[in-house]
Amino acid sequence: MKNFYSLYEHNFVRVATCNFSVRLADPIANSQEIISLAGKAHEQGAALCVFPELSLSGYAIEDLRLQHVLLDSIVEAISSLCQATQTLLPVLIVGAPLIFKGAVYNCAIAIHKGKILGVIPKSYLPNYREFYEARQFASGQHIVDRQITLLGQQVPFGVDLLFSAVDYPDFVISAEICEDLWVPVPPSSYACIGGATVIANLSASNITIAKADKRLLLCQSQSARGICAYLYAAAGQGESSTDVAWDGQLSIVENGRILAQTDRFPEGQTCLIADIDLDILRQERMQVGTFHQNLSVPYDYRNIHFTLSPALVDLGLKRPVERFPFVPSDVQRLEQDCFEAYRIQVSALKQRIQAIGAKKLVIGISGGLDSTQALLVAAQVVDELQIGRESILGYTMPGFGTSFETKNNAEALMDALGIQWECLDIRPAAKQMLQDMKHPYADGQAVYDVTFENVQAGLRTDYLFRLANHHHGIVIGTGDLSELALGWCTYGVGDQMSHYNVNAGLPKTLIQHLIRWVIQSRHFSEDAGEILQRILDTEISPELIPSQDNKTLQSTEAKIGPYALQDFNLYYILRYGLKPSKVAFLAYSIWSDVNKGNWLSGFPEDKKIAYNLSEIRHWLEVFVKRFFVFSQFKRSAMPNAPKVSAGGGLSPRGDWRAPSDGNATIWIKELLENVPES
Ligand SMILES: Nc1ncnc2c1ncn2[C@@H]1O[C@H](COP(=O)(O)OP(=O)(O)OC[C@H]2O[C@@H]([n+]3cccc(C(=O)O)c3)[C@H](O)[C@@H]2O)[C@@H](O)[C@H]1O
Ligand SMILES: Nc1ncnc2c1ncn2[C@@H]1O[C@H](COP(=O)(O)OP(=O)(O)OP(=O)(O)O)[C@@H](O)[C@H]1O
Ligand SMILES: NC(=O)CC[C@H](N)C(=O)O
Repeated sequence: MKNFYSLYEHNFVRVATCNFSVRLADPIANSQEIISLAGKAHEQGAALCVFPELSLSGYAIEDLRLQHVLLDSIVEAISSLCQATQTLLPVLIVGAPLIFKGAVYNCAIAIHKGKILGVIPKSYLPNYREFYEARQFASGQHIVDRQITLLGQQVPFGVDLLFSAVDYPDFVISAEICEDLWVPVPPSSYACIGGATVIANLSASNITIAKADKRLLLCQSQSARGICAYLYAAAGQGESSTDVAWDGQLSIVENGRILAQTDRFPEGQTCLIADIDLDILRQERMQVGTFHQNLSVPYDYRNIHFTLSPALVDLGLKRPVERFPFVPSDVQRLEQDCFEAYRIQVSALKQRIQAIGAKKLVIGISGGLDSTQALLVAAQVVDELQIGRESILGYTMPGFGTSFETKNNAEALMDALGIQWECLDIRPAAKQMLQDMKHPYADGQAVYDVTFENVQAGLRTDYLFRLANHHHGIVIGTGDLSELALGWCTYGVGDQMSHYNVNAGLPKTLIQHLIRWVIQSRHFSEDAGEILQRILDTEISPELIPSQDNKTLQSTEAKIGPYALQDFNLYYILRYGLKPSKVAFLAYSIWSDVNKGNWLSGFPEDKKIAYNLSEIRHWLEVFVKRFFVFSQFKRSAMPNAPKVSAGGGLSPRGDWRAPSDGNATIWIKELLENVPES
């Protein structure tokens, strides 16, 4: 990799959709505007620049579309476009009427570095309500495998064209024109099946009330179905006001997600830019096998090749990247996500309790985040089942590292929720076990190794399972998705095991937020809210090692990395199979500066921190080792649990199957070779 900081090294492509104040029936003037905008897109490093329907002539010129002088002027304008763009990076896609075999077609013309790559005609000509296109144009719907004569050359012509970058094999462009998107099966559906990843829509769509929302809906839906990027450029200022008005809507959408959109009714030139992630599109198509089962196209596509060869410089990254991919910063989205996550946990546990007729829910309550979340879910479940809070049996089980604060928080929370609880000191049993094992701790030595830790975690689990037998209940598991990803739990006789785990689908960053959400939405009493806030403010620790001077010795995040970064790494590696270097680039783009992007609303100011590239690289290496090598055997035997996030699950029966004796050699090599140390 020549330059880690260049988006083009990470299989992103920068694309642009543009519009300008069109001059009706004045192709030369319009070509000058297009050249000017193409220059701007070039300066920003864009690889593709899409203009509106009939952008060279203007759309709303009615019968002028058939005037000889206009059609000649179009050819002249295309010639000047070719000449002026010879040294520019972007592929340009412009709209113009062109003659083929005596008929006039409404066309998208693709030009790159002075050369016409091909011409795609519009398939579906609107001829209803305010539209009369069939009066002037012929439909290109059945035109395949043809050449059109343009500037004295034979140029590929038809709806069967894909423009493919030889140096970016996933960058495959096709185009359709306005109404083409409004039919049940748009031409772009076939183009995507044929291999296109980026679809340009050249549009002239007059505005009426609420129509902009429908256009966006169509773009999102088409990009989600086609698993592609969809670039929409609508004509605006300058179009004829004879009977209608125009709003110049521009949007860039990727697999259903809006990457960028402009304010509508713009003045003068507008250039909307976003960076498309070609890896995400490829991964999604690889994962969703049904995409390939849908392989029936009415014709073979012709691949027209071009070489992009972008400068590999630092252009930044123009796409929304969430700091917390599992916890969206959009307030409404987050509210909905929290509601759904909580309801998924509650409904899954409720079903299990009802199905087996369990009388009691047994939970170890530590005063940490995970057992708190599990307890909140359990409380909601017993309320809905109307079996009384006393059917939850909470056990706080102090060990050698338990702090006064966490124990106190655990007890206060159980009191506030009105469950039945007991304190069960595991230290005598742990001492006995360590003594039986001839562990040095039994001789008074300060040896706090993994055995010392796991004896405690194991005894807690042992007690919980036997208590469940004793009280006809089940043990509710608390381990979260992040811990499963990292193998941060004690296997078997330990917190890895339970009868049913409500948290296994929730990453730590989402659990933290869910508890905030439970406080804000006042699901439980005010008292409970205050205790929940104290729990949120406590440093995350397994508390398995004794503390000195009442200071926490064992910080989880100091050992396995900040959960903010590890959840970020998990999301992109699990959900999208991205290379570690790309995950580092994405993390760098948002985490390297506290002022970048949006924070979650209400996120505590003192917790807003940045990570430099060497920290990002270090924790990603830890992640990769733990995820690919160390932790799979723990996941291979994990208990039942509901999937919660579309960002992925780790159940070996569901989302993630992997060998329990794997290695991470190639991931580590990829990371270390391609991510600079600082
Ligand atoms: N691939 C594989 N297939 C089969 N067995 C494998 C294996 N890899 C290791 N092993 C064996 O597994 C054992 C190691 O695994 P394990 O016994 O789980 O122990 P281990 O993962 O080494 O230690 C547990 C860690 O989790 C932390 N913890 C525990 C409890 C709660 C929390 C929390 O904060 O939530 C954190 C604790 O601080 C400690 O660092 C060894 O005996 C090893 O030989
Ligand atoms: N002192 C304790 N009393 C009762 N149960 C405990 C205690 N410590 C740990 N456990 C049980 O073991 C589980 C794992 O311990 P751990 O400390 O990792 O989890 P946590 O404190 O709930 O959450 P977090 O890992 O987010 O701090 C807990 O969720 C809890 O069920
Ligand atoms: N130019 C067109 O094809 C316009 C038709 C389309 N249904 C629209 O109103 O946006």
